[in-house]
Amino acid sequence: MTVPTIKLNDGTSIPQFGLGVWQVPEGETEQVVSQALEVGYRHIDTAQMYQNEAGVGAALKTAGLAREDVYVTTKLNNSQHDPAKAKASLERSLMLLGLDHVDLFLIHWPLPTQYDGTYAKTWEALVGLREAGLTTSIGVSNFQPDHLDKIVAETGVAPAVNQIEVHPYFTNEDARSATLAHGAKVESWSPLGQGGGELSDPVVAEIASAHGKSPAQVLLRWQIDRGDIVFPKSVRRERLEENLAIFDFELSADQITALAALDKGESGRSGPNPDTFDWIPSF
Ligand SMILES: NC(=O)C1=CN([C@@H]2O[C@H](COP(=O)(O)OP(=O)(O)OC[C@H]3O[C@@H](n4cnc5c(N)ncnc54)[C@H](OP(=O)(O)O)[C@@H]3O)[C@@H](O)[C@H]2O)C=CC1
Ligand SMILES: O=C(O)C(=O)[C@@H](O)[C@H](O)C(=O)CO
Repeated sequence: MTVPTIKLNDGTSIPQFGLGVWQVPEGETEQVVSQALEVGYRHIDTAQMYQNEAGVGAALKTAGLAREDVYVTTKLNNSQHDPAKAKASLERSLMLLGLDHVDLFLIHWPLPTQYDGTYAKTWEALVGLREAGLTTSIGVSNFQPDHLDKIVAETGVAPAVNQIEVHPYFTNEDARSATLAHGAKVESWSPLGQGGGELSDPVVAEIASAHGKSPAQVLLRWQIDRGDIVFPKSVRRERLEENLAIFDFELSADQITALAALDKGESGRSGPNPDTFDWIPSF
């Protein structure tokens, strides 16, 4: 199974498919990530907020893959926005991951109502971390169009990616278009709608049946065919295999349109709204 790579605006490449580990308990993360690496995954999306970077690191160590053969992303915790804290927080992530650099480091949330709305200062700090070689690429997550405009206007540096919620019930088209307009790639979080209603939607089921595929495979293939990057989460080996087995079929243009037409707007969101999300963890 060959996973395509996507070229980023900084000249590097990212595997278009990987494993997300939000809500994988730290005690299970080594085993889950090890299974994924055995099955053929080569891209892991974690975050300081997930508190499971050490488990990811343990799995990477056991697998013993060449560093250049695995792509690792982590994200700046909401409590670490202060530019003075960003470097130390990434160094701690590297220690937990057992790496000397990550491939991609993201601002997890813009928090426009916190820190006097100074997420552009945080972005400037990430530019410095890339220059210092602690991360190969930098990007953002949950940035709305005006957040993207602000960081680019204030620093002249566009992110390589914007990781945002996207699935057929919430296509998030404004944020997706703004991301692409800045030359950044879209990473789609919760591509399976967090295991919710889309998996039993009749439109998804009909397309799945036409291809002899599962609803989950159709939801993931929709993202791939639109050129976005995905990393569904599963703790089960059979689902890790199922989710990876999406590179032997393609959706038609009509099927892509039919899935996008399932969009419910704001009511289709499964996570928080980035304009108002203001959670600062105690860690
Ligand atoms: N930047 C951000 O703010 C955010 C980033 N993310 C990232 O995106 C990743 C994926 O999103 P996430 O929210 O985890 O949700 P997903 O959309 O990936 O859905 C995960 C859920 O679907 C179930 N599932 C997985 N595969 C299948 C399948 N083939 N058939 C049926 N059910 C399945 C899983 O259960 P089980 O594990 O039991 O198989 C789990 O309950 C995260 O892990 C994280 O890396 C997510 C949210 C926010
Ligand atoms: O999973 C992530 O990356 C998140 O940021 C979410 O957990 C988010 O913090 C959330 O859904 C809180 O309820």
